[in-house]
Amino acid sequence: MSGSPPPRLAVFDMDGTLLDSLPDLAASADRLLKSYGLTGIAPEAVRAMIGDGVAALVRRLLAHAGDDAKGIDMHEATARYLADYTPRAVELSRPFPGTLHALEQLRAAGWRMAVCTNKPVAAARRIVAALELEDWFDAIGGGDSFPVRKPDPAHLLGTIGLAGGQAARAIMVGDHHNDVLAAEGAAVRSVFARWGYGRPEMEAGATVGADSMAELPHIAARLLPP
Ligand SMILES: O=C(O)COP(=O)(O)O
Ligand SMILES: [Mg+2]
Repeated sequence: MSGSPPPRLAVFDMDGTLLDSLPDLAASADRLLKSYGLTGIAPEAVRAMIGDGVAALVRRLLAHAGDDAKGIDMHEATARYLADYTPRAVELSRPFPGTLHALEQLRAAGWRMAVCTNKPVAAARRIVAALELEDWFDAIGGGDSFPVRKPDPAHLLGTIGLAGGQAARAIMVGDHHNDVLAAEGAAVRSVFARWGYGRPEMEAGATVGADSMAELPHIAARLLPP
């Protein structure tokens, strides 16, 4: 009895990989600073602050504001950011070009899909629902779904487990060194999303890099043949 191998699983990071979320993240960042009477911030400055979750983003925003932000409570600011961002997370954000087509092609080839994001899972679920993408993903592992988050491999392994997959039959697609490191630690093949918000040097350690979503089905098939 040989039995067929378990289905292949493609795990996607969200911000900067599936979703061009910078416009909404940056709009909330700008509103947060202004709500404290601080100078606002442009999207390009926010781009490099994304990838380590909301608390890290808020900490970087307050550091960016310098001495004027001294005395602002981090916990209160993070709660304020989330209260603003969560209901408005898809006002401007859209999947990157070619995303839906890539998901269709992967599914047609028998792949399952999941999301592994450092965003709080409530925000991630809301975004997936608002974009009517629920049917594509077997699991969503958020930044608060497990005791640890990316770059800790347990976040990726936990998400793979939720989706009913296996590390040896999974790939991780992400735009940040947190994604690459989590995949490396979990012994999962990885695709660095060059279209996202990471810097080129973050690709080091990835199995392969991709320039666009359109390349993904082909790359995935090469990394993990059926
Ligand atoms: O919220 C963040 O900072 C990063 O989210 P991501 O893991 O989906 O890129
Ligand atoms: Mg990302």
